[in-house]
Amino acid sequence: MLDIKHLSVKFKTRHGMVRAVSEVSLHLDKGRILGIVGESGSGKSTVLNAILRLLPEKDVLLEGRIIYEGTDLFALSPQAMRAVRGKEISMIFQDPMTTLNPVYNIGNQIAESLKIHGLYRGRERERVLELMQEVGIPSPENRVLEYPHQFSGGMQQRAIIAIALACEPKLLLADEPTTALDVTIQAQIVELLRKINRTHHTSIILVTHNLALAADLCEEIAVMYAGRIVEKGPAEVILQDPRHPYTRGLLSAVPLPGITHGARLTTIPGTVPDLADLPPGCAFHPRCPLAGKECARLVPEPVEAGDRHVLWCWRELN
Ligand SMILES: Nc1ncnc2c1ncn2[C@@H]1O[C@H](COP(=O)(O)OP(=O)(O)OP(=O)(O)O)[C@@H](O)[C@H]1O
Ligand code: NI
Repeated sequence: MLDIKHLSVKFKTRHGMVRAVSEVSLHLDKGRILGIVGESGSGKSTVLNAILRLLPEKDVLLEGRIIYEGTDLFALSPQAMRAVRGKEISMIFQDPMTTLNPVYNIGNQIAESLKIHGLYRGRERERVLELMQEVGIPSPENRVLEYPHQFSGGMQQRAIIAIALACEPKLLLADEPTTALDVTIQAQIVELLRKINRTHHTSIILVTHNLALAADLCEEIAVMYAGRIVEKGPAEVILQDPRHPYTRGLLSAVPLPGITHGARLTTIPGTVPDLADLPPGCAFHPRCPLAGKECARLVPEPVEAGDRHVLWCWRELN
């Protein structure tokens, strides 16, 4: 359903070219859930924004292709792209306030996305109530006229999901949908995304810095570092048998029931490199406990570690 091929995104900034995404290739089958995991600034949101062509085109150099159901999204006219957004592919943005407008009631905001695509004409109200029900907003009839500030964080996120689902998209892009929420609410939102995937076969790409959360929901995981995928594979393989030193570092930094066995939580020493001035070779090498000479010279080639399991590392771990 979605094929991202050798996607690179460079931003022209006052500080020079920022290589936000380099050579990212990802594949998503219909009805599947893919997780993109990495620290802040690793390029996760940029990948999602590239899919929906929400990047500021005049300040961006784009390479590669994104094929959605046989269509090259980069080749679509702006008008054709508007028909894709929300209807075929919709996005839950990282900051809830990008989506929710404080001056309109929740019902109007959900109805708005129906109107944009001319769906459910004359039956918008029923559809809005149905959506609110579906995403688990209690007593929709009473809450439909309320404003965002009258909703708790978790309920706001449910409303945002209702807006994203209004036109029954086939692909849902969820950018850190639980970050601002406390742990119990996080788990409920993950459950809701799982339910949506199961009942509507909606494909989902989940972006998060939380590997445990991604492993809970996703079937496949891609780990990004400094704009590149460093390892990808089935979620259970990434959790149980990670091969890249960065993935191993991420794993030891999050408590995972049954995986870390109460091991001491560590964080990876050092900081994410400046994307305007990336180190040569493997961008992780300055922080990598296993780095050797080749790591500082050449960008790693892909290494097949198993079925659908690939990593980019000169020091393939065993
Ligand atoms: N419009 C833009 N103009 C210039 N640089 C940008 C722009 N958007 C993103 N960047 C840069 O691209 C890099 C990747 O950003 P991105 O938001 O994709 O990371 P992320 O993995 O989503 O991080 P986070 O977890 O903090 O959301 C960052 O260095 C960011 O500053
Ligand atoms: Ni982001």
